Order: sequence, then structure tokens, then C-alpha cells
Amino acid sequence: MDDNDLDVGYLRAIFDQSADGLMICDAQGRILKMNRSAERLNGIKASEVLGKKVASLVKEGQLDRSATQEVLETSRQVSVVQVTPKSGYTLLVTGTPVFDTNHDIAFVVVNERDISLIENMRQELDRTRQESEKIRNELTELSLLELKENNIVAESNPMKQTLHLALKLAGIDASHILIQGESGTGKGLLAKFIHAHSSRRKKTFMQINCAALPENLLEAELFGYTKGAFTGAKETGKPGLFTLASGGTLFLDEIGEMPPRVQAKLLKCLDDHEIMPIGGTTGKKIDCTIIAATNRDLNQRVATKQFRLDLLHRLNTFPLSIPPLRERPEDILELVNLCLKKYNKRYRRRTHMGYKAFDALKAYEFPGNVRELINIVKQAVVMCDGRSLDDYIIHATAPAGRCISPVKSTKNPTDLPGKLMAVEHDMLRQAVQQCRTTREIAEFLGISQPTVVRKLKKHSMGRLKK
Ligand SMILES: Nc1ncnc2c1ncn2[C@@H]1O[C@H](COP(=O)(O)OP(=O)(O)OP(=O)(O)O)[C@@H](O)[C@H]1O
Repeated sequence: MDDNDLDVGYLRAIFDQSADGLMICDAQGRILKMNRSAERLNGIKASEVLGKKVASLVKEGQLDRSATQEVLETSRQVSVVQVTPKSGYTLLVTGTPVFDTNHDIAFVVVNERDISLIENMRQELDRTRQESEKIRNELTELSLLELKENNIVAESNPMKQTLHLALKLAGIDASHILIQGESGTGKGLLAKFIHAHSSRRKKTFMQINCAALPENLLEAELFGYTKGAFTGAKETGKPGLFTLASGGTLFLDEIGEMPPRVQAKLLKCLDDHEIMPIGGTTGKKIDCTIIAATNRDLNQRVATKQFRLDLLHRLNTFPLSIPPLRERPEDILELVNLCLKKYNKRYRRRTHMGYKAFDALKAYEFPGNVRELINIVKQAVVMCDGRSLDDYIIHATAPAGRCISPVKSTKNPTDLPGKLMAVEHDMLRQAVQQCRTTREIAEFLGISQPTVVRKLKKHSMGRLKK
């Protein structure tokens, strides 16, 4: 046997014994040769198809699609995935053109590899992925359903999205979450929601309003102090909120109002993961989720040097924002229903609202957001004599409806800031007469308590209890 015979013998062995299906077709797409694996994979007999065109086999339904045909059309190597109609295998079929000396296609070599196993595994993986996605969605839906039971309204898409994101963050126990939104949009509620859905839910949720306390007191509240740290300090010293929230969540509300010195100390504490109590010499490790909230544009406060950029970056690892109520009118109906149920029960009334009142609410701007809506409905339930709240609501949401008394004229009739100031003064004065605490005033006027404190200071109105 010479070398040539040997080569032919090897080639025949390769062709016959290859686990891949092999076929050779001529330039017209006729099958010239086919090995045993190709017969097995395609579920056809070589004796029945030799000399036939692959295109006609496709027509007859013996083959799913033809790589050969595509090679002949493009003069390029082509790979396609086929599912064989007769045997049900998934094949990766590669057709390769072989050219003659004139650069015309002389024949096509077709290689068929069984990828059924890989395909099955891929489909299995896809199925598992879809399943877990479904379970994840169901879990989120479940939690969103739970919202209803917890009296949190999220009918609008933007609110749903915010809550989905909040759930995700809760699920991974994310810390350094910054919630932004106008006053009364529900930032405090969202912070509690995140805590309640995190693995830290069984531990404490501590919160502090950074706008409500003077600098020294805020520092002492946050970081605590050692005994005798300053005049008037408790004999025993006092643990700060960072320590009290250990294992749980610390919610820093109105972070935008934090005085610069406390900002510097907070930044250091976040960098070092430990706090230094006032008067202390050794640091204490901190272990709590930190959620901050603000109704301020912090970037603007950074620009005016009222807020540290480095602290903003630290706190803003996971930003969340709650849109104002006027941008999500779909939530209004559900919020109103919730309030009606609550206040009808509390004040033993059976009031209701018609579509005209709802239309009025939808058209209203709600500068005080959800807090203001709750307040309007509560006042309506209490003040209305009859069962229908419509007239009251329509009046309350009319352009001048929220004014308690007529605007006093200022010297200059076009002086808008002066007029606004006068309205604010009047409303505050009346609220102060009717309420005992700043919290009650906040409820009464539909603004936050720190805003009340600020405004009372601005108008030099006496001190009230928190
Ligand atoms: N989606 C909601 N569903 C039900 N109640 C809500 C929703 N959002 C807010 N509220 C209610 O509105 C009121 C104000 O919410 P919250 O105090 O959380 O607002 P805030 O954005 O933190 O306000 P501020 O900036 O003034 O501190 C609360 O009584 C809260 O329970």
C-alpha cells in the first residue's frame, strides 16, 4: 500500500466513522455523498437521497432548511441551526464551499453537529430564568399587595416603579439610600417601607429630623456623648442614634438642612464606619442601614456651599425619588378612598365624594402633596354638615380656596413676595390660635413640622411645643 492509498483509507475512515454528520453536495445542490451519522441524525437513508437536490428534500419536508442552498447563493461558509423533521435532533449545520481553479464552487462540504443536549440545556436555562423572573415578580406583586394592607398607595406607574426599586434595595440590605421628593410626598413612609422589607426589620428604625434641632443638640443626638462631656450633659452619658439604631436603620430626614459642622462629622463617620461620641476618645463601630431624605435640590445646595459634595456622594449611593402628587393623579382616587375610610370611621361619619370633586382634586396642584390631600379630606369629613363633600372639596381646591382669610393689601399692589408673605403670616397666625403644638400646625396647614418651625421663626411667632 503506498502513501496515496493510505491517505484515501484515512479519509474514508474519517468520513465513515465521524460522529458528526458529513455530506458532500455538488454545485447544483445535489447530494453526492453522505455518511452514517448524517443518515442517523437526519433520519434518512443515503440510498434514498443520493443524487437528489437538497432544495427538493426541504420541499418534501425531509429537511428543515438547507445550509447548502445558502452557501450556493452566497458563496460563503454558512452556519444554521436545524431541527430535523424526522428524528427531532437539533443540529448545528455548517456548509463550506470548495472552489475550483476558476473560483467557481466545485462542491459544498456540510458538517452536522448534534447540539440537542446543549439546546435542551439552553431551553432549560431559559425556563429556569423565566421561572425565577416570575417568582421575583410575584414576590414584588405580593409586596405591592401588602402595601394595600399597610395603607400605602401606589396606583400610578411612577410610584410603582419607585416602590419596586425600594423593594430591590431592601432585598439586598442596601445602605446609603437618598430619597428625594417634595415635602409631603411620602419620603418618611418610603424609608420605613424599606426598613420593613429588609433583613433588619426586626431591629430598630430610628429617625431624626436634621432641621428640627440646633447644631449642638443634633450632634449629641446623632453621635451621643460621654459622661461630663459638656455642661448640662447627663451624668451617665448618652448613646447616640447611630448606636441605638445598631443592627437596624437610621433615617436622617431633611438632611439638606444639616449644619456644616455636623455634616463634616457625619462624613468622617461614614468614611471610617465608626462614630466618636462627644467627649470620647475611642471610636465605636457603626452597624446600621443609613437612609437620608430631603426635599431640597442638594446639587443646588452644593453649588451655594451649603452642602458638602463629598457627603452628597457618600449618601447618594442609591438614589430614589418620589414624584410630586400632581404628576401621578392615578394615586389620588385610592388615597381619597383610604382617607374617607379612615376618617369616616374615626369621626363616625358616612361622607362620600362624587366625580366633580375628584376632577377638582385631579386638577389641583397639591403644593403639600399627599400630606395636603389627607388634610383636605380630613377637614372635609369633619367640617361638612351633609354627606357629600363635593362643594367643600371644590371650594378648597379652587385657586384661592386654601387661603384661610382674605389677603391683606401691601403698599405696592404688584409686590408678589410681599403678598405671599402676608398670606403666610395670616395663615400661620390663625393656625397658632387654633393649635397647641407645631405638629398640630403642620397637620392643620398641610406642611411638614420642620417647615412650621422655620416659618414661625421667620415671622417671629412665639415658641410652641413640638
Ligand atoms: N403613597 C402613600 N400612600 C398612603 N399614604 C401616604 C403615601 N405617601 C404619603 N403618605 C402619607 O402622607 C403623609 C406625609 O408623608 P411623609 O411624612 O412620609 O412625607 P415626607 O415626604 O417625608 O414629608 P416631609 O418632607 O415634609 O418630611 C403621611 O401621613 C404619610 O403616611
